[in-house]
Amino acid sequence: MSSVTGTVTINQPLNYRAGARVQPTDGGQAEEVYEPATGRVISKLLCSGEKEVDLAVQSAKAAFKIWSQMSGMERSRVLLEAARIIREQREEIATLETINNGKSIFEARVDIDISWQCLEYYAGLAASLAGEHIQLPGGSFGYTRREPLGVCVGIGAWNYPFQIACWKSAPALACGNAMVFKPSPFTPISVVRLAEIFTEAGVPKGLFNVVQGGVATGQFLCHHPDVAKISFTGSVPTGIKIMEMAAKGIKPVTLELGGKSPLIIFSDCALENAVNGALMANFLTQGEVCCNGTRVFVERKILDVFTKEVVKRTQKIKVGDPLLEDTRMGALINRPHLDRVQGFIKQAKEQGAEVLCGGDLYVPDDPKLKNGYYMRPCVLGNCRDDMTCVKEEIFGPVMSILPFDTEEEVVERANNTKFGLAGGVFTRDIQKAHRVVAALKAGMCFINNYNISPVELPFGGYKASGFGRENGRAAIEYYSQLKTVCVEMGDVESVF
Ligand SMILES: NC(=O)c1ccc[n+]([C@@H]2O[C@H](COP(=O)([O-])OP(=O)(O)OC[C@H]3O[C@@H](n4cnc5c(N)ncnc54)[C@H](O)[C@@H]3O)[C@@H](O)[C@H]2O)c1
Ligand SMILES: C[N+](C)(C)CCCC=O
Repeated sequence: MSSVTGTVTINQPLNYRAGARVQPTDGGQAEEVYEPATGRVISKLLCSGEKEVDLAVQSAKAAFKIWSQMSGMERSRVLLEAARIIREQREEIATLETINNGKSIFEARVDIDISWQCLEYYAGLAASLAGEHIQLPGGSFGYTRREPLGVCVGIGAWNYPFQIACWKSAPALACGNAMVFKPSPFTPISVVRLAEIFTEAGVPKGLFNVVQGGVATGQFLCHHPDVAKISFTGSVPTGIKIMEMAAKGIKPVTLELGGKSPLIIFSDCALENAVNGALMANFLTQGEVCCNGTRVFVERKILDVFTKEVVKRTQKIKVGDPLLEDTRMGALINRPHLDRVQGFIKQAKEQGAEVLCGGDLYVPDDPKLKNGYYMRPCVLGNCRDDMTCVKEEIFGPVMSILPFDTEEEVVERANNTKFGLAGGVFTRDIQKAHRVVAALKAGMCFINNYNISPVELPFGGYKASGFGRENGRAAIEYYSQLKTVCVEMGDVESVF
């Protein structure tokens, strides 16, 4: 697929049920879907009502009966085939993602690679999922069976639409579950391709369904009595609501929420790596990344040299048409979000921060991009821990630099946040590196790198950043349940 920004329109139905694209039976309110690079409407989304949500859940229930009875090896083969198709269609899917999300095609390709790798990884685990055998007195014994949960709901955010759907569906399906997925209404397009790919790969029709919409559709899903589990990726306020709804039905939840993560740069770091790490920690996907290390603590001894280099490199980031090969930062998701990010920068200045570079709106020369949602990546100096830009998740390309003097001080300041998603440290002192990450109250820590995504590693937060884990073996725990079977080999010794 060789597409040009400003040319693609999607008219196909965006719901997927029982193995086919469908219009929702009770599709009420229509919402416009945008191409962030141009501000153009590329599709219309019909929000699924209660009836459509129920049909999707019933479709998943029917497929679950077949899928859950298949062996791990059989499920593995299907997931491997899905991974193969994604690899084959990498360019087409990445292009759709770029058009709907605004991120550069360079990054979207990486997202798609991580997505098929995730399917391959769980295909590899599917056949080895097992319980254990436990010997009891007198020849009796017990064993555990690792069983699927049933129909799982996935609710996604807009920053990594395809990848989030794979991070949820791959372990869910590997464990024998079915899924109904609701993407963000801002990015409804690519997940439907994933549903088609699963069908093409050979899952039973209805195993992976897509419903579309916002708050109301999400609520219908969470309240549905036949839903066994909810896996949510999104903001903290919505996560709280999801947990409340899940509590009413005693449904387990995985919550992958926001963050305001610390990145700690010690003076004994390899400076060039640390600068690269800080850029990776702040400017992927226009800064719209949950685990970004947006509080960059720099040891005072190297504050000037580090800041100078980070600013120089940030100014060189090529912003513009996300489908061009050399673009490294595309457009933010929509106008209200761009305005919100701009608001944070204005407030930061009012509170005493200094804009060292960027932060202003960017209007590309290409006339077709003039209504896109672009800004220049921003580095803020003169920051203090009590500033709003340092405390709140901005979810845009804004890095705050904060000097520190001692290890003890920086660890305390790094942990002084309600969030706990990620953290990073750059130093050549390996003992200090391990000591510091051990002290960080965060679920995903990096030493001498940042924001890389090996699917073998569990990912998830501490504190208000949520709980449960995606990726790695750990995710299996969140998509399966243990049944214990106790087997008597002798006679029943009744106490009566
Ligand atoms: N920890 C992670 O893995 C991770 C990954 C990506 C994004 N995020 C976080 O997501 C946030 C940005 O995404 P967003 O703006 O889409 O978040 P959001 O909370 O506004 O929406 C997330 C999803 O929840 C749905 N939703 C909203 N209200 C709902 C309700 N009451 N009931 C059910 N569903 C509801 C939305 O339609 C969307 O699909 C940021 O805070 C970011 O840090 C976290
Ligand atoms: C792939 N990354 C960069 C680690 C992002 C994970 C999802 C968070 O928003």
